[in-house]
Amino acid sequence: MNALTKDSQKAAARVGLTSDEIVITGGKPLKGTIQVRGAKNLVTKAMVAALLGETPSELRGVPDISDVQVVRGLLEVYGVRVTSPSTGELHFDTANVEKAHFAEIDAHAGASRIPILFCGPLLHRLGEARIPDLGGCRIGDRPIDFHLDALRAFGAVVDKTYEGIYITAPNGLKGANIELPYPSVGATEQVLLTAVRAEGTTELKNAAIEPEIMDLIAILQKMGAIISVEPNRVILIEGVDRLEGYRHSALFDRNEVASWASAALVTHGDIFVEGARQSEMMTFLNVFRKVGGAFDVHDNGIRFWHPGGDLKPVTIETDVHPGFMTDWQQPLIVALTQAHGVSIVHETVYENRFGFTEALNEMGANIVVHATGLPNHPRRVARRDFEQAATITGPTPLHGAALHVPDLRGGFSHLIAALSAEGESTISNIGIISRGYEHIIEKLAALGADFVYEG
Ligand SMILES: CC(=O)N[C@H]1[C@@H](OP(=O)(O)OP(=O)(O)OC[C@H]2O[C@@H](n3ccc(=O)[nH]c3=O)[C@H](O)[C@@H]2O)O[C@H](CO)[C@@H](O)[C@@H]1O
Ligand SMILES: C=C(OP(=O)(O)O)C(=O)O
Repeated sequence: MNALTKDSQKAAARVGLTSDEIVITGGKPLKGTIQVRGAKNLVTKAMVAALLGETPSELRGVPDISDVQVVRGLLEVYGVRVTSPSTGELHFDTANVEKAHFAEIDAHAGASRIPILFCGPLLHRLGEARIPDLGGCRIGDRPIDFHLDALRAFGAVVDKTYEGIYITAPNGLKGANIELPYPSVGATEQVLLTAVRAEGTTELKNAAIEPEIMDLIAILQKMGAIISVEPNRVILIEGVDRLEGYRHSALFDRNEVASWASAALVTHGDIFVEGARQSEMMTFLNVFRKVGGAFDVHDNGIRFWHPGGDLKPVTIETDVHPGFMTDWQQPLIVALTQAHGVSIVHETVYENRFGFTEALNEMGANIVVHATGLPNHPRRVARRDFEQAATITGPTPLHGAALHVPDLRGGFSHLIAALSAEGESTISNIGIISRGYEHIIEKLAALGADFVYEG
């Protein structure tokens, strides 16, 4: 078995997990109710936005995940007082931001991708930004060229001699015309968080329009920003002189919902996911139904279950919103190993997101990864230069194995593969899963999973 990584152990420690290993006995359907709170991919950005407010902010629906703890630690380094008056609620007081102690940022290096989004807010509040090295899932190169090009367009000067990034804006930040080469989620957020207080108007073309970005725009509007989302991925931002704090309840985590839905399917289970909403899940729900899963939408959540009968193969292309999200393909592929026939997943967002399938093959799956994609296959999404494809031939019974979590969604996939497999599996490095899944051990217990976790 591979050695446990420091990243995983640190992530586990941040949310109070004391062991980085779980032993699962598979074959028991997951049944019961779990609650999904705010999205990792919105909450962490909402926390960054609080830095822009001259008055305090309040955020509700905050999940207890390690990425939130990383951003909380950084906010404290940057002079923000963060308190948690009740479970799932964070308050941010920015009165002392001018006393930021940059020397301590290295303790937060390599833990998450969010630090890059502090550039604009820090430049506005302090005139300079020191950003530690980024972390996040290793599922491709994950360059930050769009971010840095956008910041330069606003007038920022980027210095890379510092270990990490050091940015200043000697002549202030001015509105800019920016066209992204690809509708990057992070780069769109970078532009929003910088343009809201820049002087003049910013036009962003080819912007990402994921629901988490719309929720961030709602937060910024509450703070006093003027942002209009125009047709064809254009966003216009009129800079303002001052922003106030906000009060907001975070959008639910779409990725966690899709993960538990896949868990219900692959274990022949029945899971009610409290907090899930239909409108943001429509693309996923269509695919879930085509594979043979059943769901029922309630006012306070969505029930997902395996209705019996054979699962059917599907062809999916991951894409930007409103397409099928890349973060959903990893858990769904576990269910596709049980479909009768050949499924194809074209991964068009990242260049290396099928690493987790090697372990599934060791467990008995039949998955072939085509490192340069499947060029002649008819497609809806235009082919990208680096893309990969996976063909999954099923059904293949899975058996237990020793698994090592490679990344966040891959880790969840390994968990549910083990839960559906015959026999025992030992999964190490599970701290990485706590980056994006709240109370994973407690939720597995609530759903009746058979496991031993000595934490
Ligand atoms: C914390 C967070 O919100 N993470 C999400 C965010 O990641 P993240 O914001 O990092 O993803 P992006 O949308 O920026 O990346 C998409 C593609 O653009 C490329 N790219 C991006 C920026 C850049 O400067 N240069 C560049 O080439 C990336 O390598 C990738 O191939 O959106 C992804 C796509 O929905 C999700 O999978 C992640 O869960
Ligand atoms: C890729 C993901 O996250 P991050 O961008 O934080 O690495 C994810 O949530 O699946």
